[in-house]
Amino acid sequence: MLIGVIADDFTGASDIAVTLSKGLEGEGGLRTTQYLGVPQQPAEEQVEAGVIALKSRSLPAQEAVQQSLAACEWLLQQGCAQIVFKYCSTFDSTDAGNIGPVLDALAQRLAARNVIVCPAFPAMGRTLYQGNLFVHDRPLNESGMEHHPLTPMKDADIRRLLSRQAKTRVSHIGWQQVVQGSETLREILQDQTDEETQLVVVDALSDHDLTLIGIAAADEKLISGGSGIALALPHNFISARKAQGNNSEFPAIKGSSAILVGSCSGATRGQIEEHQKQHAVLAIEIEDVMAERIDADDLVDFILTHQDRCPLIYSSGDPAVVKQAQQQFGQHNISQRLDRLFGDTARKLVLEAGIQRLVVGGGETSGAVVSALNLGSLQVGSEIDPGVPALFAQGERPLALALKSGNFGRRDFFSHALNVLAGSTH
Ligand SMILES: Nc1ncnc2c1ncn2[C@@H]1O[C@H](COP(=O)(O)OP(=O)(O)O)[C@@H](O)[C@H]1O
Ligand SMILES: O=C(O)[C@@H](O)C(=O)COP(=O)(O)O
Repeated sequence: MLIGVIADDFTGASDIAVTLSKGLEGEGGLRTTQYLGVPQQPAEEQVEAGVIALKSRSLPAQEAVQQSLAACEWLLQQGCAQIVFKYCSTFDSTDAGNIGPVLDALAQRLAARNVIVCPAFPAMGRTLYQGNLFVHDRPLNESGMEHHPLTPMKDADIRRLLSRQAKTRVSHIGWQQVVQGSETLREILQDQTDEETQLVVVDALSDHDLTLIGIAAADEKLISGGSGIALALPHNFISARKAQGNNSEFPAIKGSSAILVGSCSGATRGQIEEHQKQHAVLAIEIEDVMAERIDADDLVDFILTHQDRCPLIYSSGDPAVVKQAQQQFGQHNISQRLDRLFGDTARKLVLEAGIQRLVVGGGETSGAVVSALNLGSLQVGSEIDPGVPALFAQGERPLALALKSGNFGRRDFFSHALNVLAGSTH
C-alpha cells in the first residue's frame, strides 16, 4: 500500500476513494479499496491506496483522535508512504473539533512539519480563496451549511475556524503563490519549515491548482483536505513507477433495490422531490420515530411492496422542520434513533430480503447503514456523479452500493445511481 487515507465519514471516504482510483485524466489511478472501520487483518497485496472510512466527524474529539490514530497505525503497518486525512469539502466541524484535534494528533504521530489544509473541491463548487471557503458564489456561512443539523458552519474563514480547533499554529499560502507552480510551492512549503509544526491552509480555485498542490506535496508525510487534494497523488506514484495502476472491472448488479435518505441538505431535498414525481417515496415523521410508532419492519415492508417503483424512504426535513424537531427531542437523540432505524432496516433488507442495490443519502446516515451491514471492505467502481462511486461488497450474494454525500449529485441522482449500479452507462 502506497497511500493511506483516514476519512472522517463514509461518503467522504468513497469520494476520495474514487478520486484515487481515477487519477489524472489520461493517466489512470491506483488500485483502491475502501475499508469500513480499521481492519483487523492485513490488506490484500495488490491494494495501492487504502481508504479507511470512520464515522468520527461528530464524535467527541478525544474519540475521533483515538480512532484516527488507530487507522493511521494500521495504514503505516501496510507500508503507506503518505497519509491523507480526508474531511468534508465544507469543512464540517465545530469549535470543539474534530478536524483540528485530529490534525494535531496525526502531525505529532508522523512528525510532520507542514500539513496542507485544503478542503477545495471545484467540481462541486467548493473553492478556497484568501483562506475563505466558498460554495459556488456564496461564502460557506451563507451556503445553507449554516443550517446543518450536526455541524452548522457559521464562519467561512478556514484559518480562523482551524485556529479555534487546533493547538498547532495555522499559516496560509495564498492563490497568487499557488499559481507560481509546484516547484515554487514546494520551496515555499520547505521554507516554512522551522522547529514548529504548522497547519498550512492553501488556496485552490481549480483542479489545475489542486494538481499543482498535489505534485508539490509528493514528499509530505501528511496531507489533509477534501477529495480534491488527492487528484494528483496517484500521478506522484505512477510517474515514480512505484504504482501499477488500476485496471479492475466491476459487475453489473440488477437485483432488487432500496434508497434510504437521512440527509437534510438542500441538494438532497431537491433530489427527493424529483424522485417522487415518478417513483415510490415514503416520508418518516420524526415524532413517529421517537414515539416508536414506526419500526424497521414497516420500512422493509414499504420497500418490498414497491419494488417496481424504485422505492425511497427519507427522514429529511427543511431547516424549520429540523429546528423544531431538535427543540422537541434534541439532535443527538434524533440522530441516534434514525441511525438505528436506518441501520436495522438495511440489515433486514440486505441480509434477510436479499436487496442487492442500496443507495444511501447522507454521510452520517451512510455510516449507520454500512456499519450495520458489517461489510468489511468495498471495491471502488466507476463514478456515478462527481464524488460518488459505485461500490461493491463481495459476499455470498454481491451487493452494489452508492453512498451519496448530502450536497452531491444531479437532480435525478437516485434513479440514475440505481441504473449505473445495474450496469447502465447513462
Ligand atoms: N427530520 C430530521 N430532523 C432532525 N435531524 C434529522 C432529520 N432527518 C435526519 N436527521 C439527522 O441529520 C443528520 C444528517 O446528516 P448526514 O446523514 O451526514 O447528511 P449530510 O450528508 O447532508 O451531512 C443525521 O444525523 C440524521 O440522523
Ligand atoms: O468532501 C465532501 O464534501 C464529501 O466527501 C463529504 O465529506 C460529504 O459529507 P456529508 O455531506 O456528510 O455526506
